[in-house]
Amino acid sequence: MQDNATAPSNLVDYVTSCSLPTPWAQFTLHAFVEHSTGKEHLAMTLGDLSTGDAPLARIHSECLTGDVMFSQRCDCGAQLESALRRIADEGRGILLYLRQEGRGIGLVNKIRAYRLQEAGADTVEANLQLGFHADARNYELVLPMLEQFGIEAVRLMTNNPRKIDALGKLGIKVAERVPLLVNRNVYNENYLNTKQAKLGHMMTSATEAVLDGEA
Ligand SMILES: Nc1nc2c(ncn2[C@@H]2O[C@H](COP(=O)(O)OP(=O)(O)OP(=O)(O)O)[C@@H](O)[C@H]2O)c(=O)[nH]1
Ligand SMILES: [Zn+2]
Repeated sequence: MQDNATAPSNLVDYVTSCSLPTPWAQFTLHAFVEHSTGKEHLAMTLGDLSTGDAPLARIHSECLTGDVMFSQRCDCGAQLESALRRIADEGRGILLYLRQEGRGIGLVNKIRAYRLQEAGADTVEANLQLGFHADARNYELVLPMLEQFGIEAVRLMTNNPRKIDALGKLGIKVAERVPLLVNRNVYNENYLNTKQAKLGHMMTSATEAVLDGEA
């Protein structure tokens, strides 16, 4: 059943929405269902997004251990909270919550990867040992999800150059990269260093303009 008007997409259906009060602002929560997998993806929105300057945006990959269980092995939970706070501070923005647990390999495989990391592998080596790519995520859903709200350009909160590149290839303009450096601690220091060395994450705190076509 579809409760709201939507632009047709061959990837995802927009289903419905509700109000979502949080400690920082009263967001609207929107539910999407992906055709090929049946996965339920979410958007949290605040303010008028279809007109005006590029809104602040976060494209967050599901991390049950970090987002829900307070895991300090990664920075995900702190990034989620920080992104929502920043959107609330501006009174306008969007967070997409994509069900790409474990960089796309799923929760059980992420726990397998963590176990390999306890035996000495880094986050990339562990994925490879399990027979997966270092990062198995795909961002194609982002286009129809942003189109739902009339968004063509964003100020993206991320440290991940692949995300900026992926959005550019989808035709979404990343007008600015806003760094999201939070919760570096003794448990995630190696993880963050590996992301910087092997996955190219940018660990600088300055906001940057993104040039067309440049990740
Ligand atoms: N396979 C695997 N996935 C992990 C591991 N640690 C965190 N994740 C997942 O990684 C995803 C978050 O990716 P990150 O690389 O932290 O961040 P990002 O989304 O690439 O980049 P930012 O926008 O800067 O946060 C979530 O889906 C987590 O579940 C790990 O050791 N192995
Ligand atoms: Zn995490």
